[in-house]
Amino acid sequence: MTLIRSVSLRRVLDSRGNSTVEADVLTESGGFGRAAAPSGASTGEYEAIELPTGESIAAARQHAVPRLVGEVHAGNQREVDAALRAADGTDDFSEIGANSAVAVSMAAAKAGADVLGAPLYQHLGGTFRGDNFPIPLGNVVGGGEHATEATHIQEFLAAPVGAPSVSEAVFANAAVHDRIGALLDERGIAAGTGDEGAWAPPIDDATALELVAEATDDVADDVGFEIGVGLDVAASELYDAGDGVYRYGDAERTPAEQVDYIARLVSEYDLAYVEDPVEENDFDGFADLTDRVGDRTVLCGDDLFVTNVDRLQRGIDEGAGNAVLVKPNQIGTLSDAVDAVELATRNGLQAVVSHRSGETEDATIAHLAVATDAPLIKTGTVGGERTAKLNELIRIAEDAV
Ligand SMILES: C=C(OP(=O)(O)O)C(=O)O
Ligand SMILES: [Mg+2]
Repeated sequence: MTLIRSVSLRRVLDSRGNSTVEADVLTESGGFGRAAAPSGASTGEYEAIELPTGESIAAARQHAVPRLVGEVHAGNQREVDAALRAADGTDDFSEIGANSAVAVSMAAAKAGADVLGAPLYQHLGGTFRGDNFPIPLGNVVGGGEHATEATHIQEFLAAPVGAPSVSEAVFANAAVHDRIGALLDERGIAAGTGDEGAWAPPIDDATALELVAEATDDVADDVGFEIGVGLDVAASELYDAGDGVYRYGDAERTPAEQVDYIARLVSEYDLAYVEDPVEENDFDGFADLTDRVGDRTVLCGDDLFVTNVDRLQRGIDEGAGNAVLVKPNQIGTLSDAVDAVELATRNGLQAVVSHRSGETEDATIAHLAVATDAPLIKTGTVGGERTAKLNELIRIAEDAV
């Protein structure tokens, strides 16, 4: 019996030291699930709304909890998420906050899995899931909104596309991170780390690309499989809408020059993956780039699509991108996130399940990626809140969850 008996909400810390929402869901038969909301820094304009933690918890206690307790089955995810939407009553979760919504949605899924005695990925994806694993894209150098005085491009990613197993991919990314630390040291460049644990050195984007290419080549030679390079440009953060140009410090690029620049980088560095190469309103520029290099690389919309099926459908119709980033808190519920993956997959786009820059120990996204058979996952490389997901992937692969 998965009828929800209680829902508790509390403030806990996230990896940036900010508060976030944690939810506990208990069912009539004693099933239990706990989950916490992540939080973005380079958030998209069209994301669901994250409210201040206390405000979100108070609103969820008032509006959502009465619609869940004794009313809804934790094992029926569509029912849980429909109740959250009905309790909120807006399109963007601005009444109860996407932070409380996603925490309850994920906690209910875990409670449903607990009652079944099944791993979360099987409850969400079915019994035949668990044979394929996503390739983890590892953020190894970064800047943008995730670190000050570092690169303009937000994330430089190791992409272990040739790894024979998820475990070998995870360790390869950690080795690339370590190798970059050594290369920075050899060059006398002092570097701290950004919000996701990537190195945040005071170097320009071209130098960062050379460094990451060298480190991925070195580690690929050691491990004996291919490791590519990817980028999250997070171009909305570089775009000055007033002047209509992208600003990289003192340098400027027009929207057309931005597309040329990214196309050049794809060719020069044989990039395996590029996320948000243009700003979040530029479907045309995204489509132009997809025409030019979409047959050679993964072009993924994060701020462009915000895990929203309407925006994703527009991208599909206009040929903008060939992949979608899937962040459950961007849209507010697991059902909405799964809808985005399924729409993408039906139309030949790849799904990339993703963490946020502000994270917790919650490992739901590891299960979501396996449950939906997503080919890629972006969840950092080092740091406890990042390794929580990576280690969970290793456990899932070993059938040890
Ligand atoms: C993970 C990302 O950063 P944030 O969570 O700050 O949006 C991203 O842009 O892909
Ligand atoms: Mg992004």
